[in-house]
Amino acid sequence: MKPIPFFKMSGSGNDFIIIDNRAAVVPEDRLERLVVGACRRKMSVGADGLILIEPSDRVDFRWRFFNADGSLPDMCGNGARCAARFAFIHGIADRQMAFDTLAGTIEATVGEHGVRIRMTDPARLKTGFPLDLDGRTVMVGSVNTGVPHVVTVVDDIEAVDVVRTGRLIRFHPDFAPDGTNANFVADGPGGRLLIRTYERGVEDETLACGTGNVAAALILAHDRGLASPVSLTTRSGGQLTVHFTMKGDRCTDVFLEGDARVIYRGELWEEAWLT
Ligand SMILES: N[C@@H](CCC[C@H](N)C(=O)O)C(=O)O
Repeated sequence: MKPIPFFKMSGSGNDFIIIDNRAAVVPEDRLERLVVGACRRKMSVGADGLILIEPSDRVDFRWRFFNADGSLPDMCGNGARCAARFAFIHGIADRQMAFDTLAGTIEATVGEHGVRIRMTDPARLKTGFPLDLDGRTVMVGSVNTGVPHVVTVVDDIEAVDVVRTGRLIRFHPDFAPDGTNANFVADGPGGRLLIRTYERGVEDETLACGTGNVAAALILAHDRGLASPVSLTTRSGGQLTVHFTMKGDRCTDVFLEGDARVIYRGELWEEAWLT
């Protein structure tokens, strides 16, 4: 099998393998093995997710987004910014574009120093309810920002055992069967929020989660009456900005803005993923 060209990109520390699959270069019959194999840290390229750019007769392109474990979630905010910049660099779309995801159509604008995407309208925003975590009651909020998220406010972001507590939330029976992502938020300098995320489908803490940042911004805006935009600092130190219109618990015109960096361009050889 011919090696497959790819870009390795990072959205605020959330990293992705992105492949132009418009000519169907990826073997469909071994797709999950390719995703899981290529996303393995140390043994292969390593990534939080893999994105296939594919043709569309409706919008500039459609994508398939895969978590590192091969699961297929509806949306990825950091990945969407990276896919948009990938498409612009490869001449697949202009700076203003639209592409289809399982969550719906995403509009994106590729700027000189970052990418801004219009999120699908959030759903089921709930704040200030108790969750029993191993006998400990924690107050949380939840919202679907393309994928499901739970947000917990903490005093010290460094003191959180993100993997242990994140797993309790991620697999909590209240969110079965699909589970949820788990975000921990604290107040940071200059009115910014500090955020850490345990990510479903990576099954670990990631250095950033775009839809999680949007979830945290909307839940805290709802609880604290914060005005748009809300700025957040991710675990990588990356900066994300969330713009929104909020009336009661209804949010519209939600935009996520942040970086989308090309790390390198490579070729994926079969031996790098065929386990
Ligand atoms: N990191 C992504 C979220 C990707 C999907 C998530 N892992 C899930 O399965 O819900 C983002 O930037 O939004």
